[in-house]
Parts: sequence; C-alpha cells; structure tokens
Amino acid sequence: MKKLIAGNWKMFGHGGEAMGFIEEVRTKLGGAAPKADLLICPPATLVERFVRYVKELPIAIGGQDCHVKPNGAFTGDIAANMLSEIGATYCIVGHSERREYHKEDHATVKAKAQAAIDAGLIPVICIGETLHERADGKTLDVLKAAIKGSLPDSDKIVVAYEPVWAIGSGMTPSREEIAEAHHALRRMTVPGVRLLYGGSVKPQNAKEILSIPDVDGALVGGASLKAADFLAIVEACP
Ligand SMILES: O=C(CO)COP(=O)(O)O
Repeated sequence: MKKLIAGNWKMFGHGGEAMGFIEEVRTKLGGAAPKADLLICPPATLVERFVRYVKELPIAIGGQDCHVKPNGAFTGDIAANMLSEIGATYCIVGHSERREYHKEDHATVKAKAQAAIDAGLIPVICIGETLHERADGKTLDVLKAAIKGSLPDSDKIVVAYEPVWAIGSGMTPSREEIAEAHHALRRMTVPGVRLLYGGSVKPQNAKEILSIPDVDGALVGGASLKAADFLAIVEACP
C-alpha cells in the first residue's frame, strides 16, 4: 500500500491559493501517478472549491474538524455529513490545536471520529504527548490512553501521531523515538489502520521519517501550503 501524505492547511489559504496549489500540482505531476496517496485538508470554506479544482487529479480532500452530531443548534460548527455532501472523503479530528483550545477529551474525539465514519468519511485521529508528558517519560502511556479512549471500533480510520511539542516547532523526535511510538501504535491498532507521523515534517527530513518502520505516511502542516514542498515530501516516499 502506498504511503498517505496529508496536508493540514489549518487557518491558511484563500481561493486564489487553492487554485494555484492545484494547478502547480497538476503541472508537476504531469499526468504521472504520485508515489503516495495524497490528501489536502483546507479550511472548510475551501473544501468545495478544492473538490471542484481537483477534478481527476489523485488528491483526496478532507475537513479539519467536525461536530459529534449530524445537526443541531451549534453555532459555527460543521457536521461531518456537510463535509461529505460537498465531496470531502476524510476529516481530521482531535488535532491538538483543537483539543487544547476546546478542551476535547478522548470521548469527544472518539465521538467525532464516529460521526465522520457515519457520514462516510475516514477520520484522521490525532494523538500525541505534550513536552511535559515527554519529559516525565509518559509518551507511551499517553498514546495507549489515547488509542484506548479515542478510537472507534473500525478499521476505516487513520491515526496521526503528532507530538504536541513538535508541531510548528521545527523539532521532531529522534528516529528511534518515532520508531518506538509507531511500533507501539501498530500493536494497539487493527490491521489496515494507517499510522501517520506529524510534527515539523519538511522536505529535508521527510525521507528519514518516511523510512521508519510502521510509519505509513505523514500529516504535514506548514510544509503543505506550498505545492513544491508538499510534492517534495511525496517524492521522499520510499
Ligand atoms: O499540525 C500539524 C499537522 O496536523 C503539523 O504542523 P507542522 O508540519 O507545521 O509542524
């Protein structure tokens, strides 16, 4: 199975950038099949536009979050079925930038992941330790608790290991630390669940990270905003 390289655009990007990104990818791919499965999760305002621009390009489009309910009086929220209705096929849930800000516990993340599955989306479930938890040697305990508490009973999910302290910092765990975490995650998840690494993945370190056993791809933030950087990470796949 190919690796999955997913881009999380977070709160960046407007219409013109979306079109420019897709056209640059189209030109650089030149009709050839990419070395990985590709996924872009833009701001919700751009999902439908990305789906329209992508057309026959092999790029899946996803959301960055969804509500636990299919509808209701939840001002400003987006239901998973609203994303699938406009062509999304994945949805990130439980990203640390939302977990912390919105105090989302494991049960909430699990309910969001189930809502995504119920809407026909593949949830990308984010888990990862804080710097304090790492310093206290609790990383594997944190991952075990997150797997136990956040994953619905399904193989139609993706898990993204994103050490909170590595996001946006330019720092990553060592090869050995990533290998240990992903080996543990492989043992705790059902066959077929893809395990992505996320947290300061760049064109410069992607080859090393993507060569680590049990790393099935990457969830990329900043380096996914530019087509050249995103495709350089794709090219780094073994
Ligand atoms: O949060 C991330 C992906 O979801 C990682 O972001 P960076 O790649 O910018 O560290």
